[in-house]
Amino acid sequence: MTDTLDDLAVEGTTVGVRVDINSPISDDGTLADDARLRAHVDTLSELLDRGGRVAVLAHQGRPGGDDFVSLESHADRLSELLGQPVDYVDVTFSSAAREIVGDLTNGDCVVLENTRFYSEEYMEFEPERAAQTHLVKGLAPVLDAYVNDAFAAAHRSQPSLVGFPTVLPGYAGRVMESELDVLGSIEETPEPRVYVLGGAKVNDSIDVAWSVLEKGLADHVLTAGVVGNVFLIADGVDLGDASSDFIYDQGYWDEIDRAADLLDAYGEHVALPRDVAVERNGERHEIGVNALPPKNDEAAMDIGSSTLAYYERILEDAGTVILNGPAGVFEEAAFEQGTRQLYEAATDVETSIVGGGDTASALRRLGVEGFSHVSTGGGAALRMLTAEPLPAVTALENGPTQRQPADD
Ligand SMILES: Nc1ncnc2c1ncn2[C@@H]1O[C@H](COP(=O)(O)OP(=O)(O)OP(=O)(O)O)[C@@H](O)[C@H]1O
Ligand SMILES: O=C(O)[C@H](O)COP(=O)(O)O
Repeated sequence: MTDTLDDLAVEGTTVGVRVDINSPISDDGTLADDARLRAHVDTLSELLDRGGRVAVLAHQGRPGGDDFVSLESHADRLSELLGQPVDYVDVTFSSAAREIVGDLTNGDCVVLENTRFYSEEYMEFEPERAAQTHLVKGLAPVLDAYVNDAFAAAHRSQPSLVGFPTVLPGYAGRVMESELDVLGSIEETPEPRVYVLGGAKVNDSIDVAWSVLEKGLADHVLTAGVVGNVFLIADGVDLGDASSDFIYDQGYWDEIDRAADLLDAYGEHVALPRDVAVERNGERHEIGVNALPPKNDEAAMDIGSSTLAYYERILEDAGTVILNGPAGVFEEAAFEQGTRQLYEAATDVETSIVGGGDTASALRRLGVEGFSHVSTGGGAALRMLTAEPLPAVTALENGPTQRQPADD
């Protein structure tokens, strides 16, 4: 168990708060979507209202990417969301950063620069080694405590996530706490339990399917999206060149064998699409998987209506449904039906849990709501659903194992 904000005497304490505000970025380099910032408002406002001095730590993008930008516009938006001034500084652990953090007074909030502007932050370390990085050694001396609210990044063993709690008392923020509560007790959710695996990250989905079937966590795995297409091919369906080339180009060709092995081992628990939607004359056209023409060259872009009816029947009897990834190319109006209808049906299940950051924003756009829990995490949620430990959570649970390193 990790300590939470309930265990922290906040007033007058300088707290480094790691959040995950990694967000879509517009062409002008500023924030395009504030969903991830809004998620952290409760944690940050609680700390500020309780008289904390808050230094926000976060990453944005990956080196080399178009979204690898500074956190200046994030700080501006946080200021609006928190209803108080939030300073931004273009440094993270230098003497200038230490001076600014050291000068904070009760209720002040500052956003430090994108942690990944420093090369060590984009590497993965054991916690003890992470505690020796420049970021942790530079900043820890001016912090009294560390709060990790960045559930969505908790599967990374990076210095800002595992180094600080190794040298400072660490606490889970409110987002982290609620994610761990829900995703950490999957075994206790009502049965039968159904996992819906869609989207395009075929290897991750097959890992999840293997793991939940082996552990007896899943009664049914429903496949959709590119994942469903891979299972159809593994089952001997000739989906045609367009779908096959897509899978090959994404580097998932070898996953077909893994899907076939899974069908051999657990086939009776795995549901495959019965029909797919393709584009014909500019419109949605549905075809049964047994009625696909030879030399078919139309890509399977969504699950069809009889698959939806079949999956809805399974969901009617479910106690819990866990969904990850869209059922089709929901970005195109003709192919959003599978995702919209399947996720809508899932909201009627007693416990419905959605993992996958991009899926969550797609659902908001489609106006589908009413789930028991929508995770802020993509990779982190998937990892928890396979009951694998998250390095950042383990580091919090272990607590400080080292004395705070002296600064260079
Ligand atoms: N049949 C299909 N053919 C091609 N692309 C598909 C198909 N079905 C779904 N997709 C694509 O899958 C993408 C989303 O998949 P992904 O696995 O990244 O889900 P996600 O919810 O974004 O996960 P995460 O939040 O973990 O990143 C969408 O862009 C969608 O267009
Ligand atoms: O968006 C995410 O999934 C997290 O912020 C982690 O980002 P990363 O995959 O670049 O480490």
